[in-house]
Amino acid sequence: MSVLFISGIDTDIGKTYATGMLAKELMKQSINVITQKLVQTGVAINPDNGEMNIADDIIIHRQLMGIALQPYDLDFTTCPYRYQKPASPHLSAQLAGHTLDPEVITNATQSLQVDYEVVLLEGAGGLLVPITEALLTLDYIATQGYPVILVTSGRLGSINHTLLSLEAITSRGLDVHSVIYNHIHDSAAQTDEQIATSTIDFLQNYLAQNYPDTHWLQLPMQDDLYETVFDLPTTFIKSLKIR
Ligand SMILES: Nc1ncnc2c1ncn2[C@@H]1O[C@H](COP(=O)(O)OP(=O)(O)OP(=O)(O)O)[C@@H](O)[C@H]1O
Ligand SMILES: C[C@H](N)[C@H](N)CCCCCC(=O)O
Ligand SMILES: [Mg+2]
Repeated sequence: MSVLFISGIDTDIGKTYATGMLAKELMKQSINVITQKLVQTGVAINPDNGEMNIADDIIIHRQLMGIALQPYDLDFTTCPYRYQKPASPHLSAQLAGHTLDPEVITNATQSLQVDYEVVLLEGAGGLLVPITEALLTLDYIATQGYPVILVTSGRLGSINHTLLSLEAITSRGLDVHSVIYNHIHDSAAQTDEQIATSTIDFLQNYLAQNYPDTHWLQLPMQDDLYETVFDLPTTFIKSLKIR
């Protein structure tokens, strides 16, 4: 059924948190949802068997969803490609002497779609991160036609990165399904509260004028992984067209 691609304006912007919390909220609405990670870098090797561990982001998704690791996690369907070096996937794969085959990812997504109503597929870094020497993340999304959920924040520089990302998505003929504003950088210690508030206002107005069908969501800081509420409008649920 539905696949939504979760990207962001950069690495460390909160895609994993947004993906896990979104999945948790969809579960609350009785929607059968699973998350997937396009490719994970920075993965440790299991000393017991010498194999790459399950992707870190998948483990955090499950913690945020409040569920155990699933059979599709244990057999690595939710993240077939995992590499040790915490770098761009094209470099991490190259250092591992490996070439990522996008078809393997597509087949994994299709397997998940058989058993789940919604697949939330999280990217690595931002939209133009190369997953091979020849293929950018956005190239892959465009071949699949997935709607994109873009995660941003109030960090100084975010307005420019958000608008560039929106233009890139649109230029490939893809839908900007949602923009999720993550409150992680709002505090005075991270940025400047006035800048964060102004960024929210600017982005909301920009979307209303230029992307009227795009959902605007706000992700609070998660002090307690299992308790925080992330409200989804009913229009968001309807857009999934699953029932
Ligand atoms: N809403 C939030 N509440 C609390 N902590 C957060 C929140 N969003 C992000 N963080 C913190 O910021 C860090 C980076 O966030 P996250 O791992 O979600 O980034 P990412 O965009 O998924 O990065 P990557 O490109 O590596 O997948 C996390 O380790 C987490 O500690
Ligand atoms: C290791 C890190 N946390 C991410 N998963 C990978 C980020 C790749 C960014 C590449 C780039 O934009 O230069
Ligand atoms: Mg992540």
